[in-house]
Amino acid sequence: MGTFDAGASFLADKAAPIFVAGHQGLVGSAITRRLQALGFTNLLLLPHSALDLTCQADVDAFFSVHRPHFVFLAAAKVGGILANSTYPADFIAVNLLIQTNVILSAHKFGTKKLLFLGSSCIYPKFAPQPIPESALLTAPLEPTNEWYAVAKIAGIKTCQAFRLQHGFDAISAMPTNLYGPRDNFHPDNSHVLPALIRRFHEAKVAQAKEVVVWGSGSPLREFLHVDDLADAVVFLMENYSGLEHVNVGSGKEVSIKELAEMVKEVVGFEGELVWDRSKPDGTPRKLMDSSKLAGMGWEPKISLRDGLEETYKWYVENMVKQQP
Ligand SMILES: NC(=O)C1=CN([C@@H]2O[C@H](COP(=O)(O)OP(=O)(O)OC[C@H]3O[C@@H](n4cnc5c(N)ncnc54)[C@H](OP(=O)(O)O)[C@@H]3O)[C@@H](O)[C@H]2O)C=CC1
Ligand SMILES: C[C@H]1O[C@H](OP(=O)(O)OP(=O)(O)OC[C@H]2O[C@@H](n3cnc4c(=O)[nH]c(N)nc43)[C@H](O)[C@@H]2O)[C@@H](O)[C@@H](O)C1=O
Repeated sequence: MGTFDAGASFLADKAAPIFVAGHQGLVGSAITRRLQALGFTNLLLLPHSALDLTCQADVDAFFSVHRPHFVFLAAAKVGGILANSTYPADFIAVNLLIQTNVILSAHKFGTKKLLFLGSSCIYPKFAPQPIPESALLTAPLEPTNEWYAVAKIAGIKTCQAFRLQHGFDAISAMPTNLYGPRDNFHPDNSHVLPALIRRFHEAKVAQAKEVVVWGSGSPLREFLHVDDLADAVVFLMENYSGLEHVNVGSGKEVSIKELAEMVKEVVGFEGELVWDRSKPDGTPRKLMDSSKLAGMGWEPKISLRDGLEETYKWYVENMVKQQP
């Protein structure tokens, strides 16, 4: 059955061609920085405008020419709770297309190993906490992101199916909620942390009296800095070739209220918080059990407070100063 060389070292050959799909996004750019820091010299980096990964013919043509030995699959249609609820067709269809095209072409054109990125939203809405990998497909999903979650579950299963039938070394990592430089700071479509950085910053500049935060503030979320995530996926590329997906979290959770207070303090906004309860809370809690990864010898390094301060600095230097 298995034809891959699970003992081959990823880190040994710094000249190997590596495709980082989605390299301009939050995760892809962090993986690219990590690989460059490690000395990799042959990164294949194509923006969305140059290669639309929803087109199988174009993806096949790219793989047939460049033959990447390794693939980090970080291209996806991504967004926060409101974007997921507003654009369900995009979230299921675009993600199914991208991941299926890339996994099939990678297998077809001799990629040695591929890492697929899923998300903690694959787990049931009321999963046991912390959530072990084995909770997958044991109960109904959170409705605000079930379309995206179904696509991500299909990605895990596609990797498993190609491993089982063809011996293709495809693995899956399931990160918790991420943040960091190059995040999406869109006011409505982004995730909570970049949305709040922007909203508090703009309120501070405008000397506003209050800032609106969505939902009740009670949901709990686990945040991981994207540089820690990039370090973890490189670690997995080197050290893991199993069938099961692997959780990647920080192990620390905060309520949205605590997060909002922290962002307010870091940004230096002095007004009040107002809760917009017409907006969805989403899943009440999703702390992942990352003991499988910890057992392999990996642990995160960046605290939420430090990561938030650094991300706010990045936002001011790169997003605010760019605006007219
Ligand atoms: N952000 C988070 O909190 C989390 C993210 N993840 C996972 O990490 C992965 C990356 O997410 P993240 O970096 O946050 O997302 P981003 O939106 O920041 O980056 C996604 C990248 O994919 C590109 N892309 C989208 N569609 C296409 C396409 N059709 N063809 C080529 N490129 C395309 C985007 O390009 P463009 O912008 O030009 O369209 C962008 O560069 C996803 O699989 C996501 O599920 C998992 C858990 C949490
Ligand atoms: C990573 C994960 O991200 C998504 O799930 P989510 O964890 O619910 O992500 P979120 O960051 O959008 O919200 C977290 C919480 O925060 C609250 N909240 C307050 N104020 C704002 C706000 O201004 N914006 C947003 N987006 N949320 C806000 C919001 O109401 C919710 O209670 C998935 O769809 C899916 O994409 C996925 O896998």
